[in-house]
Amino acid sequence: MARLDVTEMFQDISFPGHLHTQDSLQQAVEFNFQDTDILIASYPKSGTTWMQEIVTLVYSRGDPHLSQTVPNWTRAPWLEQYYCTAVLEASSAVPRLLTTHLPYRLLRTAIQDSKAKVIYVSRNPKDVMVSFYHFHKMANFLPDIGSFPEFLDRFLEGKLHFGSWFEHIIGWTQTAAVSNLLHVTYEEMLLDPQGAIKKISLFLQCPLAEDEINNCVKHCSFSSMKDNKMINYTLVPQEIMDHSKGSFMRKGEIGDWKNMFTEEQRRRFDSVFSSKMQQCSLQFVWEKPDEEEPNEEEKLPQNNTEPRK
Ligand SMILES: Nc1ncnc2c1ncn2[C@@H]1O[C@H](COP(=O)(O)OS(=O)(=O)O)[C@@H](OP(=O)(O)O)[C@H]1O
Repeated sequence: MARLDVTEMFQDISFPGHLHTQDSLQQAVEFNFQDTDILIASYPKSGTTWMQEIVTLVYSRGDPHLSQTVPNWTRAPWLEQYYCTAVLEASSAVPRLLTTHLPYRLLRTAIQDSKAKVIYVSRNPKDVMVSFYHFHKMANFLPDIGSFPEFLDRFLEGKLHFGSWFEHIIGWTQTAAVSNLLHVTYEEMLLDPQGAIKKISLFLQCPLAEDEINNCVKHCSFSSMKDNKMINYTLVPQEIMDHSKGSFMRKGEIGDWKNMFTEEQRRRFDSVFSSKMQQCSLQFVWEKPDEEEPNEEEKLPQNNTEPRK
């Protein structure tokens, strides 16, 4: 199937032209945030959809009705995509739930003086990259990415659509002058969903009872979301997302990068990561915890050389 791949360049970052125009990007950087707005910010493939789901469920106190009847891109439109204004105009919801993949530098002027709440979602970048690689195969609005080694090069150079992962995470977590920002990781949502949902609900000033939290956990689980047409993108026409080439809800794991990276690629990634993240104190979970600290007898030879980050 022919790709719909058209690139839109904006402030040195490339975006898929299918969803972004110069006007929509310009409107995003000039967006008039209201103090009641909730903005989910993330680099692609970091757990954006999961957070859209969690926030929807928190506000409905664990009731899945809204998340099972309204697509995520309408519930929490991407600020920079062409349809955002129309969705916002058609809705009277308060608070407004918005999503963005833009780096902080593009939204700084619009958001820095606002009291809007920002939830920044991050994920270990090796898993982000692998998830993004697989997504490129099914998403016809993204460029043909070639081989995995080529994709790795482009990720490390910050040349993929949506720009550099390094700039994104450093901008939002280390330099953002946003008064209300909560940083949540994909890994904490996976390893401690109750704790993550509790933290998010408190940040949203919508504290939940234990059974409400448990209902949120149930309805935002990987298996539940994978079957939900309002989230799994099976509603999107095949010429935009080709589901014969993969699933949006693909694996949902920590450490899938180990199935793709060679030892040499891991070393190169770690070296670029160390140099670009020198000033950044964030810690990342790179593997499932039960694989992090194996017994002496269980250690595989290649794990002996794996740096602990
Ligand atoms: N509930 C739940 N549990 C575990 N994992 C989940 C969940 N929801 C989404 N995902 C995984 O998140 C990846 C998609 O990330 P994004 O939603 O940020 O993608 S996008 O930027 O909106 O295209 C993609 O990761 P991979 O499976 O590694 O490709 C999804 O499977």
